[in-house]
Amino acid sequence: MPSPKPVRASSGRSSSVSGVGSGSSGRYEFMSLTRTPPLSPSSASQLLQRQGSDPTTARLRASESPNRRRRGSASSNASTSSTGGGQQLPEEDCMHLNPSIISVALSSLLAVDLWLSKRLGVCACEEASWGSARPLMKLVEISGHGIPWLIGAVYCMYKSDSAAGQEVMLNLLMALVLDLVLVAIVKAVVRRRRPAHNRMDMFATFSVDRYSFPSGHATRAAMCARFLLAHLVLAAPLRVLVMLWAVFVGLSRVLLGRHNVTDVAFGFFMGYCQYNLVEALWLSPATLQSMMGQLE
Ligand SMILES: CC(C)=CCC/C(C)=C/COP(=O)(O)O
Repeated sequence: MPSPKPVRASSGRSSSVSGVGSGSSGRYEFMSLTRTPPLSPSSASQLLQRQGSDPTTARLRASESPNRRRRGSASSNASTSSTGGGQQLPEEDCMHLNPSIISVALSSLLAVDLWLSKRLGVCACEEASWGSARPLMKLVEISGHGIPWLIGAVYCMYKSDSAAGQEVMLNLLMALVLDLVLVAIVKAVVRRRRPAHNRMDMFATFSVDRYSFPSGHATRAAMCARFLLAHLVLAAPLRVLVMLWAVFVGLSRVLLGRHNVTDVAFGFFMGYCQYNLVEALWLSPATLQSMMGQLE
């Protein structure tokens, strides 16, 4: 923790800025913001931008009272703008207030997500509180895995003796491949690591599956459930079963410690939307015939 050195007119600001970056005591940085002499608009803007991007300083700014912030800002005499009450606020404060609120809200959501996911990971290993249910959860995991679904769709397409059945199975196959590609892209872009309590003992994975956002099982479960409900004539109890299966696949990802809650929630949302894409890209017999014709 840095000692509260007296802040010199010229060097005080620069020491505070480097302190923010180096993660030293939050209190020291906070005080230096209100005590330092006037800033040029460009250096003030740079400082505020750094604060917006740094979670620790963003929290400090959020906890700072508005009056104190205004007092400190007014004394700085930096570039100002009028507010409704006639009070002068630096323009930089106005511009960066919203982003810092959003980043505080996001950090809070992520903190709750991590905490909840850790608490719900009760089957993450055999020694965990519901460790004995792990084999059952792994069965649920396999039921939502890509390989059984791909094999099942190819088998049903091959066995189907009606053109309509073949068309549905071909489109299911296309949907499954589309899902694998889209999930891989999002995982590769977001690169969120799997929870620390996860054991990486999953069967048949791609390299992007070391990332957890979104849950591929959740996207597949939501998309396939919608697909089955729309294209298979099922009795009401079976329809309920399909929906329960999808929910259970998603829940099992968190219980197994494979994912955080937000990975699964977004996975459900993405899978639900993916089905709309499948409908839009639906391969009809006419499209298939023309594709076959082009191949010949
Ligand atoms: C090898 C094939 C065809 C699919 C991989 C399926 C898989 C392992 C996805 C990862 O799911 P989560 O993101 O839910 O862990």
